[in-house]
This record gives sequence, structure tokens and C-alpha cells, in this order.
Amino acid sequence: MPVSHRELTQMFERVLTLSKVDKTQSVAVLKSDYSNPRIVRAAMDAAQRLGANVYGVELPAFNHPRAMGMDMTAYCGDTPLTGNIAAQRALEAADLIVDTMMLLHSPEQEQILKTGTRILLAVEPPEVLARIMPTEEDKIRVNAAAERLKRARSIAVTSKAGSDFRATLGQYPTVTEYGFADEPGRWDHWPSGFLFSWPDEGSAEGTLVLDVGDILLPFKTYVREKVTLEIEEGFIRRIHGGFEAEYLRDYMAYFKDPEVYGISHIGWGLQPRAQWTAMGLHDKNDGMCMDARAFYGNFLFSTGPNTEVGGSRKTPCHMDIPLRGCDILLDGEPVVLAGDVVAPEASRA
Ligand SMILES: O=c1ccc(O)c[nH]1
Ligand SMILES: [Fe+2]
Repeated sequence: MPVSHRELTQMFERVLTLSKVDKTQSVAVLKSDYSNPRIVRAAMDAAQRLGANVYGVELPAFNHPRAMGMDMTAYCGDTPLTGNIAAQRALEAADLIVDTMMLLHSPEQEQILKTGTRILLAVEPPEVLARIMPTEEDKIRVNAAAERLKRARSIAVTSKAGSDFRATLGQYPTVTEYGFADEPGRWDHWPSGFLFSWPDEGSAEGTLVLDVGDILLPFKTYVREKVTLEIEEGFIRRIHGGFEAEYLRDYMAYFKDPEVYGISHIGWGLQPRAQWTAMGLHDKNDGMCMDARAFYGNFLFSTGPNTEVGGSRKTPCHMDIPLRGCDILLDGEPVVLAGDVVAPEASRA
């Protein structure tokens, strides 16, 4: 439902406070032609009310001629910031950037974070921001799960639908998303509440079955008939099923890039305020549907780029695919069983 400007500003004051914004800080609000002006205004007002030095960085939108759709997660890598060194310097000067245009999965984001600047992505509709306000408790739970994932050397995912996937872990870092950017060099996304890593290169193997009700992002569709992905040596080798399988095959083939079939970040959702059902109540262009990525107990896997953790796959095609009802085991020990979080205890809602 609609959120008033006053409430949206107060929400930003709360989340920027959690992100350690105060009168000692400088805050840059990064925007482009397609940013939600209400979010830009609320972020600017809230940062000023917290006493920070506030400035705006506006970049002309960048449309890649082959990108399809409006979802910024669909076509990754090049952004309105790409190649604009002066704007990047202006952003690196900030203690915190509120990103209302999306730098995620771009090399520039990593370069900026390496300077110690924090980045908070905020592009979802105000109603979603309000329903999934981040809390210190979310941080504690996500970090508890991250302590377990950091130690893991293998992951196995199975489901009644027929998934039987495994990979080794350790080559790449664990990434947490709990909704506020409170530590130097941290990127986070409001709203969120999940964690992930990447399979060791070439180690992802087996089958992932997208069952009825699972979600395909950025298509923003619920699967209606099973799609089976066969994975060997880190890459999807076969996609079969009915219409959705054909649609996914054709969509990925469009990029004419073998790297689109690489398995990207894999992890699970820990946000009880995110709902599997929420996507059905929004238009495709309302936002990127973080409910689907963060809902409690999902297995979220993705395809394509791994540049944000130093990988070599800089393909633009990125699919985020959350599955319900999976068992997720780390080193043979369950963290999720039948789509419910079972361990570590400190991560359970
Ligand atoms: O918060 C996000 C959003 C998209 C994505 O691919 C990862 N994390
Ligand atoms: Fe993703």
C-alpha cells in the first residue's frame, strides 16, 4: 500500500542510523533518470536530518542496445557509471553512497568499496522497504549463518522435486545481506536478509529442478511446469521441461555467450518478513522483487557473472532463481530442511 513521504523519510532515518550515518559523515545519493524520485528525496532529507554532509550524483541513464526489459539485475556489468572517472571519484569521496540506480554486479562497485566507502542499494518500492525494515536482529541471524557458511567446504542441495546438486566451497568469500551498510567497505541492500557464496570454479555438479511455484528472476514468473537444469563442471549443460524451459533456453541463448551458463552466487534466505507470494502482487517493473531472493528458507541460486568476487565471468546475463522446499547441507550437516531453516540455531527467526 502507499507509504507517506513522512514515513518514508523516517524509515530512511532509521536505516541510515543503522548504517552509522551521523554529523561526522558525508552521504552521496546516487541517482539516474529512472530512480524513484520519492526515494531520492527521502534519502537526501533523512541524511540531512542526521546532520551528515549530503550531496547528489546524477548520471544519465545507460541503455545497452541488447538489454531487454527494465529490471536492472537482468543485464549486469555496464552501468551509467561505467567510464565516468570523475563521477566515480566524487562517489569514492563519500563515507556512504545511497544507490538508487543500481551498481550491483559492476566492477566500479567493487572499486568504490575498496576505498572504504559504504554502499546501500535502495531501489524497491516504498511498500516493500516498509514491510522489510532491517533490524539489528536480522544482522545477528544472518551473521550467525555466515559463520557456518564461511567454514563450509561443500554444499549439497536436494528436494522432493528431484534436485540433487553439490559443489565445493572455499575459493570465494561469503557475502551477507542484512539491509544496512554499517562497516567500512560494506555493500548492502535494503531490503534483504540472506547470504551466499560462489561454488569453487568448475565444482558445481548435478541437477536442479525448478518445481511449480519456484521463481525465475528477472522474468518475475512463477514456474508452472518443472524445469530441469543439468549441471556439469560448474556450467548448466542442459535445460529441459516444457514452455518455461524453452523460454529460459531461448532467453539465455540470446546472449550468445557460453559464460551465461555458469553458476553464480548460491545461498539461502533468512528473512521472515519477505514473502514468496509478494511477487504476485506487484507489476514486473515495480522493482527487482527482493521478497523472492530473501524469503525464509529458500535456496537461492543464480547464473552468470562472478566478477564481484574476483571471478573472470563478466557476462551481462544474470538469473536469480529461488527454490522452495529444498534441503541444504553444508559438509553433510543441514542448515535448511524442506524449506525451513534448522541451523545454526542463532540464525533461526
Ligand atoms: O540483493 C541482491 C540483488 C540481486 C542480486 O543478484 C544479489 N543480491
Ligand atoms: Fe543475483
